[in-house]
Amino acid sequence: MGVAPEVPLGCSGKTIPAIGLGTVADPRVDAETTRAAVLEAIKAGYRHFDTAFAYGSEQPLGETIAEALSLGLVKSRDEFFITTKLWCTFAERDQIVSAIKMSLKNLQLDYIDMYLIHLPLRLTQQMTKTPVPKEAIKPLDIESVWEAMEECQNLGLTKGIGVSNFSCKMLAHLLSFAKIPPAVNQVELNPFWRQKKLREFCKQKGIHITAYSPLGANGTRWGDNRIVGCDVLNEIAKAKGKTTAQVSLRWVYEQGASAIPKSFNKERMRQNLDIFDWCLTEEESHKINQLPQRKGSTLTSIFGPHDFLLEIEAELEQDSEA
Ligand SMILES: NC(=O)C1=CN([C@@H]2O[C@H](COP(=O)(O)OP(=O)(O)OC[C@H]3O[C@@H](n4cnc5c(N)ncnc54)[C@H](OP(=O)(O)O)[C@@H]3O)[C@@H](O)[C@H]2O)C=CC1
Ligand SMILES: O=C[C@H](O)[C@@H](O)[C@@H](O)[C@H](O)C(=O)O
Repeated sequence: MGVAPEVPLGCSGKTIPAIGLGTVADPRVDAETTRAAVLEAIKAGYRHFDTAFAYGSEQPLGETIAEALSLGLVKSRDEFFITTKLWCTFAERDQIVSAIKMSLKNLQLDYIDMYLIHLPLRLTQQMTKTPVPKEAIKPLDIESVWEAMEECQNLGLTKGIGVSNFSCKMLAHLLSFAKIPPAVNQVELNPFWRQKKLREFCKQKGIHITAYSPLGANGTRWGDNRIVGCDVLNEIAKAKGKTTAQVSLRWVYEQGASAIPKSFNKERMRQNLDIFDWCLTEEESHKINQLPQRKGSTLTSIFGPHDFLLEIEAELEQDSEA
């Protein structure tokens, strides 16, 4: 099967593997389970891994990368593309360089490939339980936060910087002062949450989109079977001798985005990589574009129904309007 093809990272001349492995398991799993899944993924041809400080998967991922290099499964660190994310409790100018250094230590790496601001908000206290009290959620001081993200890249701690869960409006503001423009916006993107406006905006501005929950996060608290159980997608899959998950991932790939499906199952992780030697017809794409829009994960479901989060959500929802 081989490794996934690379897709361009905006107009930077750099690239990102079209498929990566998501590493959030829900319910959470122990480190050994994550290590075993990552090792299996490396053997299957995955080179792009998505993690975050908040997931608790940086450490087992780092240990497995080290193991794969020492076993000679992968020749050099440069063959990997590792994304990790700045958690909201560290989203302040003077905490960011130490936060990335903490992630580098967890990952046993001396650079990250893509460092993202996880969410467009700051938390003033560690998240010990959810929902989080309203007073703990603050807006980001994006100008000073981005300056520190740029510093991370200038120091060589990361090759690229970007954001996650940012709206067109937030991106436009960021672009108005950024010395280094964001290379990536990682957002929910799948046949049921097509992000038409955001995709057009990002294309125009040279910002690459990475799709999270590309399979609708089936089986997790924030997802459901709207994709894997969708009749329209099932019919397309049957006609092509593929699975519904593969049709969904192929659709994402045909939008120019990379995707980071999570599977810790050997057969399904292989299946998710096997989307590159066939394509959707115009009619099939048209059918997908008619599916009703429904977002999976929301900020209020994680942090609580606070007004500030409802405002962010309303802004994000506009970006997926047809
Ligand atoms: N930036 C952000 O705010 C967010 C980022 N993410 C990132 O994106 C990654 C992926 O998104 P996620 O929300 O996990 O959801 P996905 O859409 O990737 O769905 C994952 C679920 O689908 C199942 N699955 C995987 N492959 C198949 C298949 N071929 N057929 C049927 N079921 C399948 C998995 O189970 P199994 O393992 O048993 O195969 C798992 O339960 C995360 O792991 C994380 O790294 C996710 C949410 C938010
Ligand atoms: O603790 C909170 C969680 O990390 C949550 O914010 C993330 O898991 C998010 O849904 C994601 O997967 O990126």
